[in-house]
Amino acid sequence: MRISVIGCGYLGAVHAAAMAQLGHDVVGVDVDPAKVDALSHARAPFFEPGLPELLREAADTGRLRFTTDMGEIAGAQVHFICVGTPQKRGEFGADLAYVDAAFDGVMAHLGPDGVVVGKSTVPVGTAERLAQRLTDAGSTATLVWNPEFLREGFAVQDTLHPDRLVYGVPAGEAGERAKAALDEVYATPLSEGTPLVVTDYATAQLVKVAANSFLATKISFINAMAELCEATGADVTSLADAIGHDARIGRRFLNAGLGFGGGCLPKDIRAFMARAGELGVDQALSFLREVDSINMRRRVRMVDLAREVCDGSIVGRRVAVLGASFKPDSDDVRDSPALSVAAQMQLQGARVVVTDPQAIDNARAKWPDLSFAETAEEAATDADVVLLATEWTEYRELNPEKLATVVRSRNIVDGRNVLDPATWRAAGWTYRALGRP
Ligand SMILES: NC(=O)c1ccc[n+]([C@@H]2O[C@H](COP(=O)([O-])OP(=O)(O)OC[C@H]3O[C@@H](n4cnc5c(N)ncnc54)[C@H](O)[C@@H]3O)[C@@H](O)[C@H]2O)c1
Ligand SMILES: O=c1ccn([C@@H]2O[C@H](COP(=O)(O)OP(=O)(O)O[C@H]3O[C@H](CO)[C@@H](O)[C@H](O)[C@H]3O)[C@@H](O)[C@H]2O)c(=O)[nH]1
Repeated sequence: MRISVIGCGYLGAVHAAAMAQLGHDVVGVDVDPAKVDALSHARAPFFEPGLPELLREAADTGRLRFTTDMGEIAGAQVHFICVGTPQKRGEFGADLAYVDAAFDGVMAHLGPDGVVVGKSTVPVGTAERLAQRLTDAGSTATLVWNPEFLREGFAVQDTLHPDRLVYGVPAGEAGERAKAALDEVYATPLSEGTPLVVTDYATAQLVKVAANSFLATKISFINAMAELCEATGADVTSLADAIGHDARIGRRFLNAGLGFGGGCLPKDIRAFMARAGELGVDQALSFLREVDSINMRRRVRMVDLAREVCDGSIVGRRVAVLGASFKPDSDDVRDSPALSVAAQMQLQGARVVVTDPQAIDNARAKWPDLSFAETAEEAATDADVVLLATEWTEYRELNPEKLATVVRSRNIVDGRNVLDPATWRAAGWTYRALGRP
């Protein structure tokens, strides 16, 4: 099938390459010429495990190309909209300008049997508004809402083998036609037994933000328990293990620490609250305000712990921050808790050096006033305190004896609860963590 993918960022680039891998003929469109140039040479414009290999394989088949020219989508039957929906500046709501621009572009080149597929995360009501625009223009093309659930770091696997597929379709014959087109697109995962939920527009859009709200709530729940653990001397990792044995609760997404960041969970829960307000049901989501506050408090607590181990003041202290990306196996620094802590400490007078295996360039572009080092050892040289902020494998496996030879003082704050306190203390370190004694 001939497919276009509009917006080739963390979602769209992987989606385009995966669709070519599934046998489709794909054109990816982006307004960023540098991204298109990299992708056209089968180079991933960001770090995502497995993407370089997928791009090369797809390029070899001749079924995948990228362009900045929207005109090249003409002739494709199915058009995926994968552009960003960031938080509006100074507001909680989502900025839909990119979705509207992409939709305008698609409408200009849409055939009568075309299917427009929304994958971006949008406030409920957006699909209905876009579908109405098709109707108003006299178009016989159909809109489907097909939210995406991939995780960065696992994006290739999640796209090729999703946990589930959700189609929000209009009622009647148009909906059946659109469903048939998407069934053809996803024939391989469907044949492998991927669960499929076919529903209406509103439900499909809500499924996405409901899932992210649940995940954010689960993380903030365990981080609230971490606050209780800190007040009582209990250990949040043992607590999570114990409650996680209950299959109704489950251990996944109960890792306490510095909390959630990234280009999805924080902005999605805020946009959801904003939309609920517009719909007059803001009370229904008032708990998400607390989820957000618990999450942001963890960042402040991390700075406080660093201050405590530095005898009450971080002014002039050298601080090594291990990790800049919002999670391991990604170079994405959008709303990164690690960088937020680094920047807060720098503003409070510390001399901060940040390191990361993949995200230094992105971090420097966003926070040019921070200092950066290539390795953990380099960042930790002469440090008064080391902060583990993003749990990359190489930081989990740091040797406390070796690191002790470069620091000024053996102080470590484990912001992700991934180090063994006994090992670090045995090597002479003062070990502090979020929610663990
Ligand atoms: N990143 C994820 O893990 C993920 C997962 C699921 C859903 N989502 C959702 O997918 C959407 C995209 O997220 P992302 O992380 O890929 O964002 P991103 O910023 O990485 O990518 C968006 C891309 O769209 C391009 N773009 C903007 N306007 C355009 C236009 N008019 N025409 C063509 N290209 C245009 C940008 O240049 C950019 O490359 C968001 O709604 C997000 O919430 C993201
Ligand atoms: O137990 C946990 C799990 C995660 N996190 C943090 O939560 C954030 C988000 O992690 P994760 O959900 O793995 O990353 P994303 O790639 O942002 O994926 C989320 O956001 C995407 C965009 O909407 C969705 O598609 C995914 O299903 C959803 O998991 C990161 O900062 C993690 O460090 C924790 O603090 N504790």
